[in-house]
Amino acid sequence: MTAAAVASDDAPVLELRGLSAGYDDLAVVRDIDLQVMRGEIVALLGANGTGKSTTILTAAGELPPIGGEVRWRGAVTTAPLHVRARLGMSFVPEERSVLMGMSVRDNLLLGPGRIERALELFPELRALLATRAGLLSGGEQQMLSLARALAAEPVALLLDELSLGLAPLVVDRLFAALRQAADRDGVAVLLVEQQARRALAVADRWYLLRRGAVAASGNAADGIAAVESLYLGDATEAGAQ
Ligand SMILES: Nc1ncnc2c1ncn2[C@@H]1O[C@H](COP(=O)(O)OP(=O)(O)OP(=O)(O)O)[C@@H](O)[C@H]1O
Repeated sequence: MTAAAVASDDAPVLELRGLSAGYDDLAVVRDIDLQVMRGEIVALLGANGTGKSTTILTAAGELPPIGGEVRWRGAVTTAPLHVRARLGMSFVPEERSVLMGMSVRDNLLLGPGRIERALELFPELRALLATRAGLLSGGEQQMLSLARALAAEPVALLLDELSLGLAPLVVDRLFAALRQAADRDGVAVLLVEQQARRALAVADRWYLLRRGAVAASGNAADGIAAVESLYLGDATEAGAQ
C-alpha cells in the first residue's frame, strides 16, 4: 500500500515521533515529537547548532532517521525527498536553491508548478523573467525559490532559514505569502528560523530546540516573551549576541 493510499485528512500532514537524527550514526537530535497540521505554520526555533537543520533535513527525506519515525499524512515514510515531492512535500533548503546561470523564467519552467501560478503569487518576478537568477538580489532569489515551491501547490512546505541575511521588509513579504498559502490553500508549513520574534509573528505554533531536544513548545499567541527568554538564554550559551 502506498503512503498516498493510506493518507488521512485527520492526521497531521507531517509528524515526527521520537525522532533521532544525525550523521554517521551519531545522533545530534534526539526523541523529537513534532506535528504540523493542514493550514498551520509551525516554527522550529533554537540557537546555532541545536539541530534545526538536521531535523528538517530528516523530515524532508534528505537524511535517514537514526531512530523514531517520520509520518506523512498518517503513515510512516522512509521515502527519499524526490518521492515525497511527488506526494506533495516541497522543501526549500538553507542554501539558495535557484539555478544561478539560468533566467528567472527557466527556473520557473523547470519547477513542478505552472509559471502563471508563480507569477500570480509573486507579480514582482514578472519584470525579472529574462534576468539571470545569479544577478538577482538575495531577497529576489528567495522569492523565486518560494514562488517555485508554492506554484507546485504543495500539501506541505518545509523551509530552512528562508529569512537568512534578508532585509526585514523582504522577510515580511515572504512570510505574508506563507500565511496566505496556509490560510487560503491549507498548506502545512514547517519553518526553521533563528529570528524567533519574526517567526512568531507569522507562526501558529512553535517548538524550541535546545541541545538537540525539544525544550519547550506552545502557541505563538501565548508567549513571545517566554520563547525569547528561553531563546536568548540559548543564544548566550552559544556565545551569540
Ligand atoms: N554534515 C554534517 N556532518 C556532521 N555533523 C554535522 C553536519 N551538519 C551539521 N552537523 C552538526 O550537527 C549539529 C546540529 O547542526 P544543525 O545544522 O542541525 O543545527 P542548526 O540548529 O540548524 O544550526 P544553525 O542555526 O547554525 O544552522 C551541529 O553540532 C553541527 O556541527
